[in-house]
Amino acid sequence: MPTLFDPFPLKGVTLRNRIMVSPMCQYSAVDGVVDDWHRAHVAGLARGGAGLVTVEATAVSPEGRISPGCLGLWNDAQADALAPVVGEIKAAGAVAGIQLAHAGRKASANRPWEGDDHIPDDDPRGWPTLSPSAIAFGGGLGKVPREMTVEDIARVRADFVSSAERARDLGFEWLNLHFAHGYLGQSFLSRHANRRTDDYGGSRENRARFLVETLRAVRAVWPEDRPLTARVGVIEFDGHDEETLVDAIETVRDLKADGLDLVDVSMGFSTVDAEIPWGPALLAPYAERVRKEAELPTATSWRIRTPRQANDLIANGQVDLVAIGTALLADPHWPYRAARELGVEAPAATTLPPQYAHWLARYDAS
Ligand SMILES: NC(=O)C1=CN(Cc2ccccc2)CCC1
Repeated sequence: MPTLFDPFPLKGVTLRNRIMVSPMCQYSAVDGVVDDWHRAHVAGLARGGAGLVTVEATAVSPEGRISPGCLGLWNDAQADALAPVVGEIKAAGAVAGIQLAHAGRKASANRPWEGDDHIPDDDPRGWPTLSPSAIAFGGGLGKVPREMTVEDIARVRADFVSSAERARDLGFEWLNLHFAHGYLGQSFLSRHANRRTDDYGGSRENRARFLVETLRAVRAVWPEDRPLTARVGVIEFDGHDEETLVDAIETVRDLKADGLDLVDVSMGFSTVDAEIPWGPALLAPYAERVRKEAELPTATSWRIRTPRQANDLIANGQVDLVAIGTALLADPHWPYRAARELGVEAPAATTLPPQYAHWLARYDAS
């Protein structure tokens, strides 16, 4: 069985190991343009040894940002500024990925450490939000969104395509469409947010339509030999888990039929009433089930912190990749530490650049 440090080939791309840097919002951009913060942040993570580095949720339009500080890829200035970031990831030996997103009814919000709540309507920093139905998420995100017209839906789908074309032309090799965490894609799939009575609401097929149409449109411009993936919330912990899982697995199967190469399993976060059973690798059983029933390579995240935990998920065949988030914020060299702890041969040379590896191999040998 594979281990955490086995390579992972998918389409024309091979990850040097099964560790994916989870896309983590930094809320540090001006007008969606990467800055010194992002260049140092991403390079630091890429130099830690992960196989895949996924740039944070990058909005396909201004109103698709979570906060005014989020990255965007809706114009060429944003694309130009991202070019060095792609270069740093590749120079470090990792595959360069990016997550494309639209925040839907959770958009127009303050940074998590500055309230994590909707910007007041009279505050010029904010903007009107969009969603499948005019239903607010609730809690600090109580702003009622405008119900999208079919013209809005077509425009946002086209925005995903334009951003995917820019990501392609920048040399990103791995695309992750953000269909989770209560953002727009998830909101179409979820009955908590989608009460439409047209072709985009009601039945599971109708609620999945935006996701399927967007994936199809992006697949048409995304090179066949580069992985096209999606992060999908498969469970809400709202008392209807089995129904949500069945809907999600059927949707993943539909997306697979239209060219999805891997599913990145996460949570829906569509309702404030969720009771999430926080615990080590809490999503692993659900990710394993999606992997089996959709018959598709699978990644998952959430509370994967120790090398042993991560390696077991891979070695037990539960998932193909582990997405590491906060453990990498705590230690950007987590992959190196994992290689050492798991007894991988030449842990420094297989994870770190020579500037670090040369000395660690000599003075930090286990
Ligand atoms: N862009 C994303 O997918 C984000 C996910 N988050 C994880 C999270 C979600 C819900 C509750 C806690 C943490 C934080 C905000 C940005």
